[in-house]
Amino acid sequence: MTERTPILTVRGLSVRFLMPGGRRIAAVTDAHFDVAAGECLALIGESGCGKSVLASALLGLLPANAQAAGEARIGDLDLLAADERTLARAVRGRLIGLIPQSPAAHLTPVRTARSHLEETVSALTEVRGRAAVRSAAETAAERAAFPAGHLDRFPHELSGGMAQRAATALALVGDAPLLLADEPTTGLDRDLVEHTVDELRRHVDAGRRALLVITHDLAAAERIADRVAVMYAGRLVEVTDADSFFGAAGPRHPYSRGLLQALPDRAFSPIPGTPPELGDLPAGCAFAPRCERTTDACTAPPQPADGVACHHPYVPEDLRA
Ligand SMILES: Nc1ncnc2c1ncn2[C@@H]1O[C@H](COP(=O)(O)OP(=O)(O)OP(=O)(O)O)[C@@H](O)[C@H]1O
Ligand code: NI
Repeated sequence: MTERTPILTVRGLSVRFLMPGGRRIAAVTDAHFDVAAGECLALIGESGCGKSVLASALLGLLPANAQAAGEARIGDLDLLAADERTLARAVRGRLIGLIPQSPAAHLTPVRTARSHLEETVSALTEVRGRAAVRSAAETAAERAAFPAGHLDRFPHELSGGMAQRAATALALVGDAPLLLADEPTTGLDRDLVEHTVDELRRHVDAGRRALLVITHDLAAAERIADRVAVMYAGRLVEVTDADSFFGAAGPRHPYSRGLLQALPDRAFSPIPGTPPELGDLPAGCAFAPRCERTTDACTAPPQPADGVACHHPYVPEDLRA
């Protein structure tokens, strides 16, 4: 693997929600990962495992009852330590371009795509003057393959795919080094999923930008990602190359293998059981109660080694058997 400069470096990131009555919800625990320029990392895992909370922590968008610890750096800036002013002026849109889930819901219903783009150009760039802003907005639309003929349409006049492109265009305006897409393919039909991920992929292929895609669509992850990070009950249990994850070698963590085996075009057999409550996690491995490899060792927390946090990871010899 080539060593590339990381754009985003996350070390020991944890998020706790403090609930009435003193209950604590461990939504994210001790996350470590990097995303490099020119690279796409897909963060995958079942609903409720902490993916979106992790994204909110990076953007400084956690609710008031959340506490974040650890580090998340872009260049010299620690996103977790930054104050709201810095986050608003320097981070959102400028260091991190967010492509939100259900983009149509994030567009103001009474304003056209052009008006959204022009406002974002004025807010995030030095471009000034009506004609210049108009032209920069048109360029931004073009970069996201949003057709010029649709610029004067209102959000309700855009299809799901077009709203997605409008959101991507908006996320690209600030020329942020990191694009963050939370479930960019939810609710799209398969053709559109492929189209959308290919378009997102295009924005990292030039090599300057990094892309962090959050998804529970493994087929989309396979199509877009260079590396995969698997989250279970708030922890990253495996971070690995997409080729080995989806290829013949396969994942090494039993949970990751279970996720793949649950796919309709693989074994189509779901992992038995359900994920634990994040407010009541076991002291040891959180996956142990659902795992076919569990032994007494699993009552202690697994330490990540070689990108996998498991007492009994699959090794290449097992995988050939
Ligand atoms: N505001 C909140 N207050 C308390 N707990 C919360 C709050 N927001 C999220 N959580 C907890 O954090 C957990 C992780 O939520 P998150 O939205 O990150 O899941 P996710 O992996 O993005 O799921 P999905 O795939 O469904 O989007 C949830 O299970 C919930 O218990
Ligand atoms: Ni989510």
